[in-house]
Amino acid sequence: MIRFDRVVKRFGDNVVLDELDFAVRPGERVTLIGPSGSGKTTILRLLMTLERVDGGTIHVGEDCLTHVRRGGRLVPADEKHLRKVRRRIGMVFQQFNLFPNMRVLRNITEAPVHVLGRSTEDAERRARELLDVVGLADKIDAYPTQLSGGQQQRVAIARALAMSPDVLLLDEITSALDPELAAEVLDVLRDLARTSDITMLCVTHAMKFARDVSHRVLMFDAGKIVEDKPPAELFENPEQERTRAFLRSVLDEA
Ligand SMILES: Nc1ncnc2c1ncn2[C@@H]1O[C@H](COP(=O)(O)OP(=O)(O)OP(=O)(O)O)[C@@H](O)[C@H]1O
Repeated sequence: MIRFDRVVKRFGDNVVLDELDFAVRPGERVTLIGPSGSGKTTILRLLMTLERVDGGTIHVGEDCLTHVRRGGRLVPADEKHLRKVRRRIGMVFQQFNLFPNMRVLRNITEAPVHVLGRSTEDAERRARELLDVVGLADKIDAYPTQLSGGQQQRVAIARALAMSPDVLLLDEITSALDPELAAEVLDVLRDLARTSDITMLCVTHAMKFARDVSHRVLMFDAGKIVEDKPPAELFENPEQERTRAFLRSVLDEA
């Protein structure tokens, strides 16, 4: 579903990803962990085409994010191609990024109607279903400022799912929330993981959540994967000293 082949990303002299290879299969849920600055968010931003690679290739399904085949030749991917790829990917950010001037319902239906061309009626029906899924059916007419952070984040999840993405990217989505509100959000995602086969790529410091929902956890350090294992193995029996040190630091924080 997702494939990074020898991906290089630099910011000036700072080589953030250094010939990175990894793949995520359809329906797989993968969590990225590692110290601050190790390149986790950059990976998600590259997938959303918010950043461009400096080397290597990225595929989402059959689509390449760097090149497109035109008349038998490979040419650099243009904005139209990238828009098409982006539609298959939903992303939820640490800051919820809801449209403040729109009610909850419209926050969720806006992109399906205007980007996918769905009828308002269909989009609203789906939005109601998704608000049920995230436990916010009664907030359909609220404005974002009338909701708690946890509720706003659940609306953001519903909004991402309304585009029927193949892949959901989650970037530290509970870091800005108090533990109680974070738990509400993570419970919604646990349910989603149980009931759907959506591919998920998740950056989080919530280790219990990572353990509950992930098929695999990738430990990053300085733009490289240092360990790639099912969560029970990685958390209980880390092989690398860098993983052990990172896990200790996260537990100290908690
Ligand atoms: N737009 C940018 N311009 C310059 N440097 C950047 C930019 N975005 C990221 N970086 C640098 O790239 C490196 C990796 O950043 P990234 O945000 O991917 O790390 P991370 O592992 O997600 O960290 P954190 O856990 O703190 O979010 C850092 O050194 C960061 O300073």
